[in-house]
Amino acid sequence: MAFRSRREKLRSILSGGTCVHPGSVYDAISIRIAEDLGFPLGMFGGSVASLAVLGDPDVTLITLTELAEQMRRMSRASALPVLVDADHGYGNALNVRRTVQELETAGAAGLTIEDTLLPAAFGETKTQLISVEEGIGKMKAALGGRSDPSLVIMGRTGAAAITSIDDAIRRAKAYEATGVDALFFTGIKSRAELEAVASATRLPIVLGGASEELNALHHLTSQRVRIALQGHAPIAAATQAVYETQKALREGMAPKSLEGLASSELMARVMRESDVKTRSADLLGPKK
Ligand SMILES: O=C([O-])CC(=O)C(=O)O
Ligand SMILES: [Mg+2]
Repeated sequence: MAFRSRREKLRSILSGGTCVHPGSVYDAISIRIAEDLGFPLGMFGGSVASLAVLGDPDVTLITLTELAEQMRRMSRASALPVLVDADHGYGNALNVRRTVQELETAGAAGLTIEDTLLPAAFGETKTQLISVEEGIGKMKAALGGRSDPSLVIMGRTGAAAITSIDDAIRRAKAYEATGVDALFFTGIKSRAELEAVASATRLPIVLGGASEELNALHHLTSQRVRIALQGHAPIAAATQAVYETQKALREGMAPKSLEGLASSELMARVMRESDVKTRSADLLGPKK
């Protein structure tokens, strides 16, 4: 299986003894940069997928086909293992199975399925959760949808910030019992909440959402957190850089006076230009 070694790397992070930060990745360029900088994995968030593909906020407008195609582009560009935020699995439990099939063939190393009611329901101003029974069905569907057993399936809940920490624990225990590989929590804000969740469960933990109180790697490690997200700053930095550059050009600055551009060395590395040159020499013949 072409993607097995990526999945095994993600598994070794989950079964290892330390907590790591993923690189936030969303396209072929960002994943290659994350790989070159030595990140052990990439996180492909639903929010950055929506932004990179559609220019939209994270309100479930992106389709599964678009998400999977963006994952495929990243898999082609880099061998870095990627954890994909597969939201609610793009529908009910039957859709979850299809989502897993598509993301597996697109080369994801792992994916999260969450128990949020998506897209937002009519008349609701607050985020809602589906029932734990429906959540269990989605986890089972995800596990049954894999053809490669090394693909990592994570059960995810945001209950800590929507209902209560006790509900987050109840849901996490129910998802753990289905056989998922790890638990992904958003909305956990304090050390006490994390400790309550960690002591009630046994699987490796992934934490989404950066909270000030939860940034000490040794504490996260001691609570079985193996991956801690740090938000999605790179796409915000890229947006600012494009804004500044276009603004300067629009205001009449000469291209050679622009600041903050990637050097030709960095551009060549991102494009894997030396590999392309080698292949050109091998396949297209020497320059006359
Ligand atoms: O998974 C993440 O990176 C956090 C999240 O839900 C998103 O960005 O859509
Ligand atoms: Mg998301």
